[in-house]
Amino acid sequence: MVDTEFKKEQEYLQFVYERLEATEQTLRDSIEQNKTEGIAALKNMSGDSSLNFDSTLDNLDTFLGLEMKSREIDQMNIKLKAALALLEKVERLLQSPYFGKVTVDFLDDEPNEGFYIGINGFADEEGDNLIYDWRSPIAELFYNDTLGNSSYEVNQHTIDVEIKSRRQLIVEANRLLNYFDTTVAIQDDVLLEALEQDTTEQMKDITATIQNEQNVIIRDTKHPILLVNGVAGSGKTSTVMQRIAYLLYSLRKEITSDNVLILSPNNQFINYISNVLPSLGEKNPLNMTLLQFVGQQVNWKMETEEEYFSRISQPTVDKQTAVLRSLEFVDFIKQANEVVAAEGDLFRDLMHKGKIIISKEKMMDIYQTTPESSPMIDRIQATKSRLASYWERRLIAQSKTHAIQDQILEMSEKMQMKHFGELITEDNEEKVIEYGEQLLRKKYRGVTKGIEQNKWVDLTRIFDALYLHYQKESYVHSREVLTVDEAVIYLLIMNTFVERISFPLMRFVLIDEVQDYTPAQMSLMSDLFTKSDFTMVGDENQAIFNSSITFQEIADIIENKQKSVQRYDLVNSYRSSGAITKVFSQLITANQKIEIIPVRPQGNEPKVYEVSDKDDFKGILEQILMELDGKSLTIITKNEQEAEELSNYLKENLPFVFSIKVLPISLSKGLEFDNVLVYNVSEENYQSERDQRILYTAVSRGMQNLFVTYKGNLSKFLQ
Ligand SMILES: Nc1ncnc2c1ncn2[C@@H]1O[C@H](COP(=O)(O)OP(=O)(O)OP(=O)(O)O)[C@@H](O)[C@H]1O
Repeated sequence: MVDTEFKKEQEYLQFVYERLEATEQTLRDSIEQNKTEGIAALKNMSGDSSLNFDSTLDNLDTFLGLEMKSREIDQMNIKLKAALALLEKVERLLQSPYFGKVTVDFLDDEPNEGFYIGINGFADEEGDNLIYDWRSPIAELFYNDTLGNSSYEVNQHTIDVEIKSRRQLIVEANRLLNYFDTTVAIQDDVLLEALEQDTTEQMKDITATIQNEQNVIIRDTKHPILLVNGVAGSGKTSTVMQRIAYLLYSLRKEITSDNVLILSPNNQFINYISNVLPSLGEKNPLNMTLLQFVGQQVNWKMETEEEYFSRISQPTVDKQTAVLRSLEFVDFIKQANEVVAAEGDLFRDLMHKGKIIISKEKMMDIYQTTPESSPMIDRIQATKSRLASYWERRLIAQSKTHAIQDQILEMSEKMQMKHFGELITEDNEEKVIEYGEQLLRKKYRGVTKGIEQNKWVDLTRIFDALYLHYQKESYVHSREVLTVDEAVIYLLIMNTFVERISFPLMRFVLIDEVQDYTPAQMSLMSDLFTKSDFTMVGDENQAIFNSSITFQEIADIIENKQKSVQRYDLVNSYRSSGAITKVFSQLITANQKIEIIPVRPQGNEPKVYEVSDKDDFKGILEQILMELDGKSLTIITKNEQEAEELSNYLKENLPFVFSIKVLPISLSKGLEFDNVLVYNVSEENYQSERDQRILYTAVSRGMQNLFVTYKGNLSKFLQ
């Protein structure tokens, strides 16, 4: 029996596809024409016989002509850019024009209307909207999981409707492969098919199968601060990426990707997610790690990412670092005006070639002229502007001295060219003073910059004074490079006592793996990005480092600033097979009450192997590789050292096997792999609650097959 609906849908698809093709052709033609015209205009301009520079009047005419031509070319460029952007969209749609359709009754006398939803919107040459962007207001109805009465919002107006049907369509170019009418949520078949696809090196978008609980987060523009606690594989990262695309679309008149900052856990992760937004037709925003962000602000040499991860992977934290990370110390700093004010030695000499140019005593004199009752930051800022004027006066005065004037007049032509880029032609006094000033400004630009960049404030001394006061013992600076924890305190000191650091252009800050932040880091973020909306996602059960924060602590830090936090929980798990999900569900430490709901089918049961020695392990590995039949296997170890040892062993003993990758847990966080082997889950390796979270994180990286090996006794967590 021929499904008439199928036929109708196929015909409509064909119609839309032809429109897309026609538009593609028109765009290509117009781009081609534009290019030809552009080249002709340029040629015309350079070979123009009317170009005449003979006299001033001719020059003016010529420039006017050139100006008009260049405006013409600008216009052409604008048109060309718009056409290219549109062409890009159309080409994306030609691969799969749409994936959804929602049929709506507007509760008026008009017939029901069907809306097709795709990765971009598309209107044909007559201006008819044939496809609606998944982020457009009407598309919201497609992602809601109720049929019947519903509503959506356009420009703050609520439109009541009745949803008559919701259909998912699997479309490849102009071929309809299948369609499903859905009654509740989005049809599982389509979702399952999407989930069954093998992993790739890079994360993919989830536009066609966004689930309702994720959609709510993606489209929440009412609450400035979102905090999402989601179990492993619940789509937190995917939701963040879709949310960015949504914000860039719905606020396109107000923001661009330059107004968005993503803070990612590590560099590998930045690469992993780097394709999602471009595949949705959006530019990637600034995406960096906290280490990079902090490093950029302090302008000091920082520890490397490797050193950082090795440090936060240690079982314990030294006492000093623990203090730097604590909210108590941060709160103490913010109220320590008196402590800093009482510190006699706040400044550092500004030097040039080993000579003191502005002494700290001079700075102290200036500082003493500022009102004692003002907060420290105001006094320092007042000192700064007085210091800058003092320096300015000194430069000018010095340029008038005989010594400088003689120096200018005695300069060889070579030196004149070097310093001024021209020869001194006038040697009247005024001109010589001008050259002198120029010379001095250049010579002492380090000092001028030093004033601007607050290098004259002795942050280390303030740091030490605050630490001593709080902890009643001295801070020992042990390394040449700064740790992230130290840098965070320096920035807090800077922002509290020296100069406010702010990023007014950043409208949205999105933080992934937020459970790995320390209270001090979280507090710093909320101090620096006062004007930004935050979206923070994480999983308390994946707090595997010695730096971590609970979601309650995050909420407290933000709510202390009279801001409210909208919290969401995600409990459906999309990544792992049912069998793997069952294993990591039992490893939950936080939120004991959470029940993780697997979305994928049960799949293969995990396999656990006891291993007596390395050779035995090698044998088991060979057996697993045979079973996987050429598919890749990722071995996850508890730490970097174990990963390195194992890598070296494999290089020597299985030199021609290229389908195995070894990663420590710290670097596999956030990523996913088809087949995972969790290495050495022995009793002695996995004992503490943190070990339990490490195991939860490692197991939950697996999508299809899970293997576990251990030596001696199996850890109690897996028994
Ligand atoms: N609605 C969805 N449709 C299709 N695939 C989805 C959906 N939601 C999540 N996924 C898939 O599930 C997997 C896990 O998603 P993601 O990495 O975003 O989860 P996460 O919560 O950040 O995971 P984790 O915290 O464990 O690293 C990915 O392969 C993603 O594509």
